[in-house]
Amino acid sequence: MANLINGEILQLLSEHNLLVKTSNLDLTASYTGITYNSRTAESGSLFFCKGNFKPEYLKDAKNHGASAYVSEVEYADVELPAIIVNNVQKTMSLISAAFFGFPQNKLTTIAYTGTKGKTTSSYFTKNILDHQYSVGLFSTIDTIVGKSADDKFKSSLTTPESLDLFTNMNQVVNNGLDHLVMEVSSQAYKKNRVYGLHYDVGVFLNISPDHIGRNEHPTFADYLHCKEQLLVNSSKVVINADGSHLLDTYMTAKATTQPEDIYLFAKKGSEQINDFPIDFVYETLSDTLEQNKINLNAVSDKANALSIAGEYEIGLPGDYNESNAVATAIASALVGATQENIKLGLSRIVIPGRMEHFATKGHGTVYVDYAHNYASMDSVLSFLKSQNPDSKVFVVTGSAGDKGIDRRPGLGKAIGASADVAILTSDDPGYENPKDIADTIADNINNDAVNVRYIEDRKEAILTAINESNVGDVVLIAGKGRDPYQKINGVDTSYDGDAQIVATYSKEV
Ligand SMILES: CC(=O)N[C@H]1[C@@H](OP(=O)(O)OP(=O)(O)OC[C@H]2O[C@@H](n3ccc(=O)[nH]c3=O)[C@H](O)[C@@H]2O)O[C@H](CO)[C@@H](O)[C@@H]1O[C@H](C)C(=O)N[C@@H](C)C(=O)N[C@H](CCC(=O)O)C(=O)O
Ligand SMILES: Nc1ncnc2c1ncn2[C@@H]1O[C@H](COP(=O)(O)OP(=O)(O)OP(=O)(O)O)[C@@H](O)[C@H]1O
Repeated sequence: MANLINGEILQLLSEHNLLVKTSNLDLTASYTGITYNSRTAESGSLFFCKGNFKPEYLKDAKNHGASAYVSEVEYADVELPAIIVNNVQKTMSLISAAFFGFPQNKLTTIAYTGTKGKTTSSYFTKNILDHQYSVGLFSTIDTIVGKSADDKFKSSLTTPESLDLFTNMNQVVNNGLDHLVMEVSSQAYKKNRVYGLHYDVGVFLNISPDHIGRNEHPTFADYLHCKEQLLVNSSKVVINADGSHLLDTYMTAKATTQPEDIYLFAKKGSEQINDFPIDFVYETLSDTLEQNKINLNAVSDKANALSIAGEYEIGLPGDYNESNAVATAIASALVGATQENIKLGLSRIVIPGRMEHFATKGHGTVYVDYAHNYASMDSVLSFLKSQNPDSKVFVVTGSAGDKGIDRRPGLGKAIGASADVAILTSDDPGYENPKDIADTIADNINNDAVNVRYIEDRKEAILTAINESNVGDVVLIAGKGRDPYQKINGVDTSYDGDAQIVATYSKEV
């Protein structure tokens, strides 16, 4: 069982300039558990006071048997030994890693950040590495900590709270896995969920405005800063040179990583090829709904040394998936994947709710996808329209309530540019009226040729779009993938899931 002594904790916190003072602390005392939830505190555990905290939680933790607490403020009326720190989130991350014996050091870790493509790239990577290694996965969709069915569960956050993250990582190690692929959200850095965590390979996929607003990032600069933390916390770095803010991200990477360990890739014809030390250049060989194929060229010595130049089939349609696939190929090669396994892993893949396609007999082909902001909706719709210039592109979408308000105009803009029919509907409306959200999207579809309607019930909206489509049309159901719930008025209300609804209905029609 894990065990951690106060003396070790204080030394660790002092090294990181986090310790303010202690109160009634026995340096030789140790803990048999750690928790940030009073309801799960047990005898002999160390309790963290964090977030929207109320003092009664500490009393509750004590009643449940907690033997000390860590906090940014002292609660004098609760008689418990205390470790007072200047940042409880950073402290919790460090102590969690230490409590489990720094499990990251027993794993080869690959981390992805980016506004779009984290989940896709993580699944690609696991699919490749599974041919050679035993691989864990921390993704927005699933968390996989071992090989048995019980070791796979739905994730509640893209990157979990540090204590949960290191708990899961410890499971990965205990279950005998040797590699871990994970998504790192900007919130993870903002909230210090991954403070002190260093990755073997860190991949920066792209950045565009998103997650800016109440409860997330105050500004784009803050969002970029948070995402860039991955670059200075990775031994080797892969950067998509076609993403915006390349100078910024490259210089950030160079601050801590020597250029020899930074791998840049770009698409053939990219303007960045003349200005940056590009290592890989890829070109599209085939870019249809039926076949997505690229050629990857190594254009530097260190790129050549990875021996991955060649042609690759990508099992997911969409030109934007090419950059995800190239990033994945390089990252996988950096941790030892063979070219043969990279080819296999990229070509044979289904990712839950990411461009899952369903044929119908008498109507259009249906795609269920997770696009829910301008960058992703524009990428997917413009790709689908380019493939179907003479037939109709239907889209069914909404936008989440209580957050990401700036996403709504962007969705309208993308729909106006590439869709023929838009059925606006509910997507996790939260405490907002989904009709108001839909109205904002509709107001930004500046194209009278688009047939726009509102059907509040999401399942009805999906079935209507499919029924109205003809053979040859495409129907994009965007934004929820396989999410089995709708967030309504603070409650996760049960919902069949877009892919599940389409899978059943497409067989009937
Ligand atoms: C803003 C933020 O980071 N919030 C997260 C944070 O909330 P919090 O610390 O304020 O927790 P809280 O639920 O208000 O409760 C306060 C504390 O009291 C404790 N408590 C509470 C009740 C009780 O009886 N006893 C008790 O001890 C709780 O365990 C908690 O430690 O810690 C919680 C887990 O402890 C998270 O669930 C929660 O994520 C919120 C719900 C969330 O949705 N965050 C989103 C924005 C997010 O992080 N998204 C990113 C993806 C977006 C991106 O790409 O950037 C992600 O990584 O998923
Ligand atoms: N590289 C990319 N550029 C633009 N759009 C993309 C890219 N990759 C994927 N997408 C689109 O974005 C959607 C979400 O992709 P994915 O889940 O891989 O990204 P993510 O970074 O994990 O997103 P989120 O933070 O929203 O969970 C996909 O369903 C697709 O529509």
